[in-house]
Amino acid sequence: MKPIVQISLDLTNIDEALETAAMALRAGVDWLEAGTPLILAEGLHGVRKLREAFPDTPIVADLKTMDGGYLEAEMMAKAGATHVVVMARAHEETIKCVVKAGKDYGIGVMGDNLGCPDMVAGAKFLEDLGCDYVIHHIGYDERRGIAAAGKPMPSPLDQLKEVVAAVKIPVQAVGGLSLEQAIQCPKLGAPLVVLGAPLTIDADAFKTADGDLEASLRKICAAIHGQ
Ligand SMILES: O=C([C@H](O)CO)[C@H](O)[C@H](O)COP(=O)(O)O
Repeated sequence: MKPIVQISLDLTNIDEALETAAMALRAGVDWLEAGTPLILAEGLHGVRKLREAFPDTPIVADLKTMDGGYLEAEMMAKAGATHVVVMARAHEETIKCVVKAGKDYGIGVMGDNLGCPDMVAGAKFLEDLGCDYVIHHIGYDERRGIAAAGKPMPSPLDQLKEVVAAVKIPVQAVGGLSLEQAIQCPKLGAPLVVLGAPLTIDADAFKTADGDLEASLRKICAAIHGQ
């Protein structure tokens, strides 16, 4: 699979999300992600507004479904999402319901192994239940909690090799990656690259360091697509 660049719009305001998305698409980003904070702030309307503004762009709705899987996936699909996210730690019936909704509505299902005690087994479980992609994800709270306890902060790159070897579906590595690490992901076997906090939450720092955000992002996209 050719590398795909996704930007996670982990923002709490639709206007800012629309502006960031437009800049990202001009720079060569392939997929938009309605991040969990954006969905909390704007709900389905946020997904609808992204769909209206960008009619042809894949949109991942990162609702992190834990229950009521069919309805949540159906609502996101009707709002314009092309991909939804279900958690490996949900009940397997929920994952099956999201997979069924994915087939009924022609959208992709991304299974997220965040918080699984065995993350490799979590990824395999998601594949066996019919998910189309695995998100190998070290959570925001998990990373900070472990670092606060004085231990090295975990990274999705730590076990990426094992996860990639365990499944046949495409893998995405997520959670605290630097831009440099994100660019390396396709070489490490994870072709779906998410650019997150460094470009959205920390965008001002990034702009200051690199001058023009769009020009820098264009270079990053080219480096990822060129692999
Ligand atoms: O899904 C996410 C997280 O659970 C908060 O909602 C983030 O989009 C994901 O972890 C990306 O995070 P960063 O790599 O820190 O941008």
